[in-house]
Amino acid sequence: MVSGDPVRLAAVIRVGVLGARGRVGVEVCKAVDAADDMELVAAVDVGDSIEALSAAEVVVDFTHPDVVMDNLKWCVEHGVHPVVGTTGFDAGRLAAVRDLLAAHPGVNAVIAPNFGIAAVLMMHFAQQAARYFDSVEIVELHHPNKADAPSGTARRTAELVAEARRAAGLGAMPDATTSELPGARGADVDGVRVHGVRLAGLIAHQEVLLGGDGETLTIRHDTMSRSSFTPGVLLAVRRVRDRPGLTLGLEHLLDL
Ligand SMILES: NC(=O)C1=CN([C@@H]2O[C@H](COP(=O)(O)OP(=O)(O)OC[C@H]3O[C@@H](n4cnc5c(N)ncnc54)[C@H](OP(=O)(O)O)[C@@H]3O)[C@@H](O)[C@H]2O)C=CC1
Ligand SMILES: O=C(O)C1=N[C@H](C(=O)O)C[C@H](O)C1
Repeated sequence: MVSGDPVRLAAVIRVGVLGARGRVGVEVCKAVDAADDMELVAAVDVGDSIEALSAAEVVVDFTHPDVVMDNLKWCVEHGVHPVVGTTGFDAGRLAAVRDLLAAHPGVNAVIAPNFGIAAVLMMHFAQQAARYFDSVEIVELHHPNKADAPSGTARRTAELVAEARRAAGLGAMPDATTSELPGARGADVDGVRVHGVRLAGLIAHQEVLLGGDGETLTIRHDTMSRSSFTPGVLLAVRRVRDRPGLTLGLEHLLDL
């Protein structure tokens, strides 16, 4: 939203949204439109010209893992800071993004597998708890229209848990399975088992199960509305211009 005051106009961030007609993109457009310090200058989806984003300083991407790398490249090469919620980032993709940013100093990016504050806390608590338990497994549960499995959030949680276990000197988890129907034990992400559920009626949920001697701890997060992602997205839009290079994860903007 923009007022006619020239001082305020100078402070207003010009924002573009990619995936603007998608489930999350619609919510992001509404939130940007309602923010006093932002102007929605382009809302782009399939069939629209990406050139419309040239008017933006910051572009928010909630599209699809298959197209997000091309979108990112376009933004960085056009001097626009990307804020990316789209998932599908493995180590290879992240390295490519770092190389791209290194070749374009002055352009920064925020990529976060989850912009929900409670989801980020769930990941943080799981990382903190991981070193105290023999076993950790992750169950992510999502709506059946989700393109990727496991979820970006589950993948990142597994990496954080694995890092914490390594730092604590913990070895492999106990598991005597010798006979297995493929998939029955989930996907192995950095040594952590991740199980995916796709169920009508759900939005996005995750449980981190931790087990030790005679007790277990379950950390659960539930997304009830996609509007929950927008405060985190707006925070990243406000901060991306001042954070050189790649910021991976909203936790870095939350003083965690
Ligand atoms: N980081 C976070 O906090 C969150 C991340 N996500 C992630 O965000 C992504 C999008 O999720 P969701 O909104 O549910 O998905 P949707 O499929 O509802 O929305 C994606 C939108 O992007 C459009 N699109 C596809 N390709 C392009 C392109 N090249 N240019 C512009 N628009 C394009 C799609 O069009 P069409 O349908 O015609 O293909 C669709 O309208 C997923 O990767 C999801 O995992 C989701 C929620 C939170
Ligand atoms: O596709 C979704 O819906 C979501 N995607 C993100 C992910 O893969 O982690 C974030 C949240 O889980 C919703």
